[in-house]
Amino acid sequence: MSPSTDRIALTELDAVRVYALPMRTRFRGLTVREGILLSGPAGWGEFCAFEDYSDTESVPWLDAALEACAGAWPEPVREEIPVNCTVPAVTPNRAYEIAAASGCSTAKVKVAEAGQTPGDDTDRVTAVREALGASGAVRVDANAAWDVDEAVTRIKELDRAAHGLEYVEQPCATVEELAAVRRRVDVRIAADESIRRAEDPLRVAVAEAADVAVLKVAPLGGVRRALQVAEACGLPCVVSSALESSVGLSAQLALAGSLPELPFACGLGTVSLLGGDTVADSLLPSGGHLPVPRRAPEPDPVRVAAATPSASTQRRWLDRLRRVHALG
Ligand SMILES: O=C(O)CCC(=O)c1ccccc1C(=O)O
Ligand SMILES: [Mg+2]
Repeated sequence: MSPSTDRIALTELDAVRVYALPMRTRFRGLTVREGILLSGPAGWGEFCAFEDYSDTESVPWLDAALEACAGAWPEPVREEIPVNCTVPAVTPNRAYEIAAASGCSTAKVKVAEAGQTPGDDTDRVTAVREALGASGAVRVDANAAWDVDEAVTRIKELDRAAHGLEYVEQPCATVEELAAVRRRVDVRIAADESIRRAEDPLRVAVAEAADVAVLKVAPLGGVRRALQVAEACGLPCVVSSALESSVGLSAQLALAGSLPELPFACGLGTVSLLGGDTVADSLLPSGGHLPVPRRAPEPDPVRVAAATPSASTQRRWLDRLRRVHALG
């Protein structure tokens, strides 16, 4: 299908609500998560491109939100999604607590945070392995922080500390570097930041740069387009959140629910990183799983009111919405 069939006019939207939710732990440099909830004939969508994204880069994020407003998601092939807990660059004690309390048997640990040492990373990973036990799976995410030699050294250290890593997400910035690291370590490589446009996964696969593709619905322009990307690239896929509230997260769960194969836990247990939500019944994992919704949950008016930011923040987002829509 052509993506434009999903693109509805702003005048067809029934409601537009700007929100700002505090982050419980600083993540990706963020202390507050902002976005807009949009309501259309088919339901609610969420537009929450990160602040540092240009209007052009934000177009697929809006397409994903409008897809949810305009039509049905593909039919799921499973009813629930195993998710990982996400462990920010916190102390070993806090990392242990997060992993132990999560109910998840897979943990993703942030490593290579600015201002921290390799020892901080191995200590955090050791604590998370203790919390999960031998049957758990531990993956790490370096967010493109290392060069090739550094990545090889760090991955070997972290693999020992974890008694086996499931995979390492985006150890270096470029596809070429990922491919070079992949040839030198035994741990699987997952590509995240290298996959932001629909053509990227294919490039990663052709370069033999990764064993796993991390997919996010918003930068790929919606559930249906992300599903096509998954099929075209032929790599095992993990769906991972962009720190949406439960409205946007439901689209990610729809993608995870409709992928033909889902061999790894998804990075969708992230609502707990937010100090609030836009719906009453948050998509929080239970027993390490989240349900696959058929449509986005209805925002809760009380919660949305509590999350409504200043008039100037609202204006900034409404201007952004208009600009990005005009580009699409
Ligand atoms: O994958 C997860 O466990 C949570 C999602 C996550 O880490 C993330 C969320 C927003 C922006 C970037 C990232 C990332 O994977 O680096
Ligand atoms: Mg990542």
